[in-house]
Amino acid sequence: MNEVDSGSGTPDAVEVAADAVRRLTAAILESRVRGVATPDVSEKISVLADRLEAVAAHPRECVTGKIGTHEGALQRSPVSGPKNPVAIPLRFEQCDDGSSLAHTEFPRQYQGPPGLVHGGVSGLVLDVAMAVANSAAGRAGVTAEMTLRYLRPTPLYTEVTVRGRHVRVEGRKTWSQGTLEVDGETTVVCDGLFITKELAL
Ligand SMILES: CCCCCCCCCC(=O)SCCNC(=O)CCNC(=O)[C@H](O)C(C)(C)COP(=O)(O)OP(=O)(O)OC[C@H]1O[C@@H](n2cnc3c(N)ncnc32)[C@H](O)[C@@H]1OP(=O)(O)O
Repeated sequence: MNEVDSGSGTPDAVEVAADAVRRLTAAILESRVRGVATPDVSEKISVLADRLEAVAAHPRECVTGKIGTHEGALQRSPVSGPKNPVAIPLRFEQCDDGSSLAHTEFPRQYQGPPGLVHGGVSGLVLDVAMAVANSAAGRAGVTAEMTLRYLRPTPLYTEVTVRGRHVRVEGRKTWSQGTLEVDGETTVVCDGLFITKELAL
């Protein structure tokens, strides 16, 4: 089993910052719940955001592909990207049979119903799990359709196994399946149709 696009192994400054923002996000949610008033902290965070925005690349450069294309898609993905503060982040491994595999716990910021993972988040994660498996099979492409079946609730702060595998191909079409499992029980199944397309990964 190989880790997919795991980077150098030593977190760079962006990865360290992204991780700090993740901790900050969780802490902001918790402090809200406990009713902690934090005007001083809020101000400091806002100042930092202003500082970073002033030196960051303009978002338009990302849209036009001027920046970001040299980095692996998984490094900046909203699911697996260690450089993306929105990401959990998941570390995908490639199994010998070509399927993708990751283990994670979803923290509070991914909550839908109380104590449970948001269904849209499950879909997001499974889309990438299938894309990783497709890519390993030389079938990189874009998602055309996804059908999600929520069989059981997926709890927060509990180990979740994420799997993706490609099922069959026909011309440019690839059918794939992804699952979330908790304690050996499948909680979500996703069937996806992907259309092969050149991607700037
Ligand atoms: C390691 C890698 C990690 C990567 C992680 C990132 C993963 C990210 C995954 C995504 O989130 S992708 C973003 C969400 N998806 C999109 O934005 C796709 C938007 N849609 C399109 O770009 C086009 O509609 C699409 C490329 C899917 C199809 O357009 P094309 O003009 O290239 O194809 P065409 O319309 O000729 O259709 C080709 C075949 O696919 C079929 N098809 C296309 N869209 C379909 C659809 N939605 N449902 C069912 N079939 C569909 C179409 O009927 C046809 O079948 P036949 O060959 O049998 O005639």
